[in-house]
Parts: sequence; structure tokens; C-alpha cells
Amino acid sequence: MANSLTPPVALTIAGSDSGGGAGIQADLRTFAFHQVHGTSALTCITAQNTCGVTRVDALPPEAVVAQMQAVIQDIGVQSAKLGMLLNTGIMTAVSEAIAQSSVPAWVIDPVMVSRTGAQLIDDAAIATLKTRLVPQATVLTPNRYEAQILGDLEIHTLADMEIAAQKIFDLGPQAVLVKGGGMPGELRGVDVWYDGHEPITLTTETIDTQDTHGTGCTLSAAIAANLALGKATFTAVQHAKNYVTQALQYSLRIGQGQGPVGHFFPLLEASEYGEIA
Ligand SMILES: Nc1ncnc2c1ncn2[C@@H]1O[C@H](COP(=O)(O)OP(=O)(O)O)[C@@H](O)[C@H]1O
Ligand SMILES: Cc1ncc(COP(=O)(O)O)c(N)n1
Repeated sequence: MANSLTPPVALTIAGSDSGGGAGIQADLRTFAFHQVHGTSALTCITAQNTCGVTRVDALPPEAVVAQMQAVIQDIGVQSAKLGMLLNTGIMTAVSEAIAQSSVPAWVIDPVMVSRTGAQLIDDAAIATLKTRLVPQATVLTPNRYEAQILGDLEIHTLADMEIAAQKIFDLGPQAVLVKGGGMPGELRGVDVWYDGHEPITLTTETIDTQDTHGTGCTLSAAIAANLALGKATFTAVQHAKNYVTQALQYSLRIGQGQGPVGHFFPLLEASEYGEIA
């Protein structure tokens, strides 16, 4: 007799990273680590490695929505996350699908600008993201540069991060987490949470590594995984922050640029190649 299991299910709507460090590859590994069944709706294919992105091919918006509907209608999902949605057409179609779905939790990583400050989507797509998707978020997770655009301010200090979180909250999401990875020095491990009450600072020590590729994807996927497991929103964020911190501590020194975080760090620790780094 088979021992059938019915795990929680999470969905990622995101791009593919050929280098395996970010995008759906990072999201599905994060879901698997949390013992949540991972499903995916691919938005675009990036030719990417640890040094950067050399090409992006978008899928038609209808193809993205068809993937979402196939998963949601048959399997059912407890939470979903959005990553790189790339263009206005995909964003508008996904926003309409969100409005029609009964999925209870949407973690939106508003992927617009890389940690190095390079803009990844065009200006029209930024406007669509801001007006259509941001208000649909259960949790919105902008990095420093995305928070600067969404909050329309410059961010240099912890106080600036708190003001940004409050200004972005006014755009309509249920909660905002402004991430500190792009901040200078000691603020790199500091994130600011705001849900309409007092801002809360989530602090870890800065981890001194160049291998930070996929931190944002991993954090938002881990929030979605914890929500699928039934945790309350802020508790899910605390667990996810803890997870990404440990994954950063066991990041992978592969490629010539920024290596990815180590999603399966307890296994790496026990494995032979885990000893080498
Ligand atoms: N060097 C670091 N040390 C500790 N935490 C970090 C470091 N870099 C990023 N983080 C954490 O990783 C998570 C993702 O943040 P960030 O890197 O800013 O996102 P993104 O990948 O979207 O730019 C946040 O919780 C942030 O605090
Ligand atoms: C396909 C894809 N999606 C998202 C990111 C952002 O990655 P990060 O988590 O490092 O901000 C990326 N580089 N590629």
C-alpha cells in the first residue's frame, strides 16, 4: 500500500535563471527545503550566470496565466509568490488572474532593479507594477533600489528605510518588508517591516560574502512556504529571514561573479564538498 501524503502547495510566478541561483530555480529549492510542494508559472527565460544577464525571452501573457490556472484549478495552492514579471502585458494578465483567484496569500517581490542598481524592467512596467500589483500583495518585499522607486525617496539610513516602508504601505499592500542587502556596511542584514503599526526592524549581522545571488528570491519564496505551512504573516517573515541568513552563511563559491546562496545548508554541512569551502 502506498503512503500517500497531502503536502501544502505553493506557487512561484517568476523567471528562469539558467545559472540556477535565482528565479524559479531558487524558489523551487526553497519550497522543497520547507517540505512544501512547489509549482511554477514561468514568465521569462533569462540567459544568466553569476556575472549577469545576457538575454531575456518573455513568454506570452496568456501562457503565464494558463500555467497559473492549471495549477490553481486542479492542485490548489495555499500561497503564491511573484518574482520577475518583466513587462506590462504579463503584469496586467497576472494581476487580473490574482483578482479572480481564491489563493489566500500573495508574496510579491517587485523585481525591478538588481542589487548592483541596474534596472531590469522598463519604465512602463514599473508603473504597472506600482498601480496594479503592489496593492494586491499580502507582503511586498522591495530591495533598497525598488523601495527608492516605489517610495519616491533616496534611502541611505535605517530611518530612510522606515519612511520608505510607510510610504510604500500607503500604495495599498497589507504589509511591506524593505530589505537591506543593498545598504552600506552593517545595514546589509537589516530589514524593516511595516503593516500600519510601528515599524519593526529585523536584524542579522552582515555576512561577509560576495556570493549573495538569489537572496531576494529565496526570502520571498521562504515567506510563501511558511505561509503555506499555516504560519501567521509576520512569523512567516521571521522564519524566512532566519532561513536566508543561514543559506547565505553556506553560500556557494561557483562561477566568476556572485555565487548563489546554499539552500540545502544542513546537507552541505554534512557532505564532503561542504568541507572544502
Ligand atoms: N551580506 C548580507 N548579510 C546578511 N544578510 C543579507 C546580506 N545580503 C542580503 N541579506 C539579506 O538577504 C535578504 C534579501 O535582501 P536583498 O539582498 O536586499 O534582496 P534582493 O536580492 O532583492 O536585492 C534580506 O533579508 C537581507 O537582509
Ligand atoms: C530570473 C530572475 N529572477 C529574479 C532575479 C533577482 O535575483 P535576486 O534574488 O538576487 O535579487 C534574477 N536575478 N533572475
